[in-house]
Amino acid sequence: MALLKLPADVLARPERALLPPSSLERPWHWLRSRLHRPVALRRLGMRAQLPGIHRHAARLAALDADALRADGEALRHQLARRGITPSLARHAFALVREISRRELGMAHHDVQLLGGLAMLDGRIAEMHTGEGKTLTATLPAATAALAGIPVHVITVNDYLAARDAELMTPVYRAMGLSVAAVVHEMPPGERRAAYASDVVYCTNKELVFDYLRDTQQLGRNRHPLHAHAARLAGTLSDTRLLLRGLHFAIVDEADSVMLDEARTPLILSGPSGSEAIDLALLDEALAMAGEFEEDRHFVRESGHIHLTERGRQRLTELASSGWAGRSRREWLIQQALLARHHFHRDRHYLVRDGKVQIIDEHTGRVMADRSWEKGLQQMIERLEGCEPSEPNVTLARLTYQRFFRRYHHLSGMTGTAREVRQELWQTYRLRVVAIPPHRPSRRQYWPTVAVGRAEEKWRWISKRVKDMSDQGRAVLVATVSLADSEALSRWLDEAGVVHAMLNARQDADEAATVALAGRAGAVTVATSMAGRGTDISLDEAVKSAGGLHVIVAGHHDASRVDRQIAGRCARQGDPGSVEFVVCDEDELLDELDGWQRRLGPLASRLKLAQRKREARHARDRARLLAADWQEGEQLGFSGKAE
Ligand SMILES: Nc1ncnc2c1ncn2[C@@H]1O[C@H](COP(=O)(O)OP(=O)(O)OP(=O)(O)O)[C@@H](O)[C@H]1O
Repeated sequence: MALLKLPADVLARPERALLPPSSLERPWHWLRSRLHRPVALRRLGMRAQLPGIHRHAARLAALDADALRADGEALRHQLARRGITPSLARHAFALVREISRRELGMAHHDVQLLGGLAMLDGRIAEMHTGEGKTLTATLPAATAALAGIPVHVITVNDYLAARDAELMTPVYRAMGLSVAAVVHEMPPGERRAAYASDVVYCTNKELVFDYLRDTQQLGRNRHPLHAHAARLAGTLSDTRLLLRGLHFAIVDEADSVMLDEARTPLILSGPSGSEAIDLALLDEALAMAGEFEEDRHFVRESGHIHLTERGRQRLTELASSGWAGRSRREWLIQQALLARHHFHRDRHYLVRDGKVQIIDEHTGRVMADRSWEKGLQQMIERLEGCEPSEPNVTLARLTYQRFFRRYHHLSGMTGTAREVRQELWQTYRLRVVAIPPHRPSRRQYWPTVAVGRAEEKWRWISKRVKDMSDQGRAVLVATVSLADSEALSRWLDEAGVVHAMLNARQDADEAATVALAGRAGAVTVATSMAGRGTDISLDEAVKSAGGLHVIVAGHHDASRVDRQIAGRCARQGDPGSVEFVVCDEDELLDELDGWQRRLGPLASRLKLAQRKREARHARDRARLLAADWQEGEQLGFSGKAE
């Protein structure tokens, strides 16, 4: 088995150069992606590695602490000298396993060893929810770090980055490796120090923004020759850069990070310093937008507003003479229509301390210091009666598709990769390996409950929650939006059900809320904040009462997200159950046109709506990727024509 196809001079080159596929290659790649199936473990010969790992493990288990440390040191020298060969990888995996057993009381299961091998081989390990991916990642991460390669373990939110780094620190530290987490509130100095660690846990957003900041620092020195000349002239010092380069990445929740979040590019912005905003203009645009009717004057499509001919006429009638030029007028009304009809308070954003704060649609968390661009932020602030903030200008922009392909070694893990395997291959050249579970799952799927109005849904759920909690089960209710979680909370208050909340507004003490969520009778109402990665450990009493019961109060944009939420229960062989409760007023139904909205049972209409939304999002990503290649490369450390 060939492990780790890294170039020999990996450390000398901060990132990989990207070449867009040629017009001849494109159909070939497309065909290969269609034919791509999850790779069978047998074909990779990975199981054949296990006896070797166990032989090393048996030898290491007999060593005392000093001898184990000496063994680790010797391995480190060999890895640095020879690179990661299959036999050294087996040795390293056994060492990580033995140290984890001693430090954490958890020895990696065989399936975790297989997941680790798949990632070391540059693939996506599909491991069911709750199978222990956090622990699995230590295998390839520590192996690469021992070989001297800087490692990034990338995940979806700061809470998980900090949690995973903290949980796994004893393992790395016992091997003499440094580990750090980069989180949003860290100042640049601390960030730079954290990135200097052997293993860095961070979120995709922090990482890409730091990368963009570095490209800004490099400025015109992006070309290696320019950079070299600037270093000689003393105008560029690498100590100003945050990252050490893009060498070895393990992407946790890979489908979320690499696909779901990849629909919009990341934009680094700074204050524009331009003239003050004309508030009267915003007010007039918002007032006019109030007079426009959807489908008559404008249509909404993939988050964009298009004026109809009738809409244009209406705009000419309404606009007072001298009110902005024609194209600026149309642009203003489009922003105002987006503010009024597309973005909703307590779903897309919340208002806190007189400020409009964006809620990340994927993680359910507030995105501090982020704003919409092109005046939309100010339009929404005006609509909400907040003080308009200073407009920003775009300094740099990068898509995840481009960013991740710059890693010399890219790998990932997730519970939900199968259905997007073709896109993962087509976009990132990553193949999915399906890893079997350690123990068969005991998760029970209860039949979906369909009701008419939203209030019937909340009433039904409150009753069910009370019943379950009275039986000594722990209950998690997952809502689609912040507004929904608060609506349910009011119903539960009325029914006298004590419950904890986890959403963008109530996000303090997340760890404490999660720690209590598995107690007998505990009820937790959460948005997607308690989705991927959240690990609720159960009391023995809850386990014997049937485990955690998850109620999913409406389908999400992708069936993968629904499955991730269901995956909060019945982890590591525990019992657990899940049920979906849907209603005629669920937002997802907006995806359907006239007859589709009415025909067939509600559950199948929602499934169709979900499939349509998944397809629409996949199209958006394909469009972004195609536009990206066309635009040509401007960013990056390498500066090479790409
Ligand atoms: N080898 C092991 N032995 C004992 N316990 C383990 C082992 N591996 C993982 N666990 C435990 O299993 C639980 C689930 O682990 P973890 O949260 O990493 O799962 P996950 O696969 O990342 O789940 P998700 O897909 O939901 O993110 C944790 O409480 C962890 O401590």
